[in-house]
Amino acid sequence: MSGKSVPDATLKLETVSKRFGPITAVDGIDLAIERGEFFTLLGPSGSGKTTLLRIIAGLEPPDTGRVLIAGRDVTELPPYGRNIGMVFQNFLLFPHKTVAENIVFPLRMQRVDRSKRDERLRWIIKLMHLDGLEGRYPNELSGGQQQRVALARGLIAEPELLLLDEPLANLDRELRSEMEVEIRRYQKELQIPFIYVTHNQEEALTMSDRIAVMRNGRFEQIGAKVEIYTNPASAFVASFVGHANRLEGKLVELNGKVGRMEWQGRTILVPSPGNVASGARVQLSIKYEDLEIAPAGVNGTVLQGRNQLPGKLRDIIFKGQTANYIVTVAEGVEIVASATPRALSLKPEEAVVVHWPAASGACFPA
Ligand SMILES: Nc1ncnc2c1ncn2[C@@H]1O[C@H](COP(=O)(O)OP(=O)(O)OP(=O)(O)O)[C@@H](O)[C@H]1O
Repeated sequence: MSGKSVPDATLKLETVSKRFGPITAVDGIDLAIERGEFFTLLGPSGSGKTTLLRIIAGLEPPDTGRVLIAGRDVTELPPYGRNIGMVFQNFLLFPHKTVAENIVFPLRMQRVDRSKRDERLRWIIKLMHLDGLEGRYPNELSGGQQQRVALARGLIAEPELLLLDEPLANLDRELRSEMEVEIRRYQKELQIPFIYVTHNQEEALTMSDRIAVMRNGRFEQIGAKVEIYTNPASAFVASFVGHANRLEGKLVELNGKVGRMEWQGRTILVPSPGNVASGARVQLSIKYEDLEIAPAGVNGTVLQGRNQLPGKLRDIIFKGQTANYIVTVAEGVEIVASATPRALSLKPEEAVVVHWPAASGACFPA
């Protein structure tokens, strides 16, 4: 026996694949999710997120591979044999059942006795701030309350794992951001791993510990959310997470970690794109917030060692804490710098310079 016992990952996927006719919806996915983790599958429509979630849930059999929950192979088990909670987009509360009846439904299915059901109900009602609503029907609840009832129903049976598929998609923006914070709080309180599917990067960044960015049935990148945000592994991830400007040009020189890109008759210092030869077309992806903007006459020493592009301020989009400054830097080319609006007193039509630390951002083969 080994001296140290390593706890099994709560969920393990081993080379899981699924095809629908000519389409490979899920393409050989390996994954391990630890206890207490908030994990998000982020990707555009059709990238395979829902199919992967359905395979985990037992709603879709994989063509190849295995699904293990707490070390147990559940690949052949039906959904109700897996001890998984689910909350889906159209969360389908039973309209003719009260809040309390909706929530305890999974316990009834499991034939849990009444006193235990009542005890669990009291606990989850309190956790989800649903006190006083037990006797109401779904159509007597607000969108946020309905959402909390759906979550309560997903969690009441103490599942090993909770799966959530775009559960906030039908809510308005304000309620959505409120629920993002709440869902994350429940997850941290309960320490049950959540697997969350969304195509909304803000949702993913707010809630997750770890994110997998999906594309064509595969993980394009998987990692801690800060890592995904600051170090995108591909142009696809860079364009999908955060708001970035893209400048495409020719790599004319490579010098260790830094390269020079020719762009619109100028030279821009870029981080080395790796595995790309001098002369290749490359794309610099640089986040709005990494750019700074100054009036055109700014003291040159301020700009030393920085890339700089002169341009004309076209518009300022006020966002509250920040504003997006849209700058025309070449014929038909605009880039966006995000900054604190109070710090600047620039006006549209003004001549400006956009600048950023040389070699910040990320560079990829075009
Ligand atoms: N039952 C099915 N029959 C045929 N093709 C399917 C089926 N389910 C999914 N697909 C296809 O598999 C691919 C992945 O679909 P999936 O729903 O998993 O993507 P998704 O990332 O969840 O997209 P969305 O965000 O739009 O829900 C798509 O090309 C889709 O058309």
